[in-house]
Amino acid sequence: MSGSDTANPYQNDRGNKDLSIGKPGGGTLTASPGTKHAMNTSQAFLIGDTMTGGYGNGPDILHACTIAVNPGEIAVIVGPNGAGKSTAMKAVFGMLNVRQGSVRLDGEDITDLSPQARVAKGMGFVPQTNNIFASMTVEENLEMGAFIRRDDIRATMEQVYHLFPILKDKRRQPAGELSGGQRQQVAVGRALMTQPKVLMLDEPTAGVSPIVMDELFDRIIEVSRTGIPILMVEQNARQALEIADKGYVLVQGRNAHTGTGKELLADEQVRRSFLGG
Ligand SMILES: Nc1ncnc2c1ncn2[C@@H]1O[C@H](COP(=O)(O)OP(=O)(O)OP(=O)(O)O)[C@@H](O)[C@H]1O
Repeated sequence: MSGSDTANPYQNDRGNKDLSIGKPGGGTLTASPGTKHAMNTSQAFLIGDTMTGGYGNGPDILHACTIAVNPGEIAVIVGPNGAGKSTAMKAVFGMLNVRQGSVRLDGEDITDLSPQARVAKGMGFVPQTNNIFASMTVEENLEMGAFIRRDDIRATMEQVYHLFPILKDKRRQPAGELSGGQRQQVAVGRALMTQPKVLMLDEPTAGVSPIVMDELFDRIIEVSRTGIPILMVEQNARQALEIADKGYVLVQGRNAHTGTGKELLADEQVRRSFLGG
């Protein structure tokens, strides 16, 4: 991957708008349309750099696997079942041992930090399942999301409602009564309540219909436009690559192909092997 970085290498070309939910790099993002991707991976805002490791004392699942994302970008991890996509995401979030390699956030080595400490550093993580409190209302879920904050959360909640208007309508309803796609919006909204510097989503569209998937991807693009870097694992590779600034195809815990979403969609080998021709 190579890039033509101009004014601000952290901005993408979708025309970011500043809702000040996340503050990558500690500052407020401003729009800088027309700027392309930041391609210098080693200096990425969030990077899992040549990670090797596995679960507990088990065998290595990841083999020198590198995943990175910059503010304003959507980076997507795709690949066959069991390729280690979720494992790579969990490694970046500190849920398993990285025996070799490192994880860095905004230039700081966080490899040895617990997931809780990473949340305090600005990582928002939305797991694939059990990501909401079903018996609590939508609004209570959002309040729970802000658990690490001691300041006034109302402005952030309004921003979340601005991004996900349906949640405002349903704010007094138990989250468990919502549709699958709406519950995923609650989960993403909950993560945004910490004002994360980076948002990580593990298969946000798992189990939803194609129409709901499109809607969720639209919402994820909206979040990205606020400047928050988004790293996500997706089963729906083709659709995910369509909205990806960066794509990582993993095979057996290794980086098999890396490029912009467009590059990967156009790559003959990627198409044949991973996208059904
Ligand atoms: N908690 C765990 N403990 C031990 N091994 C695990 C654990 N979770 C996953 N694995 C193993 O790690 C490998 C990669 O799994 P992972 O879930 O990361 O793949 P994936 O690419 O996300 O797959 P899928 O698309 O099917 O979700 C698999 O061999 C799996 O059995």
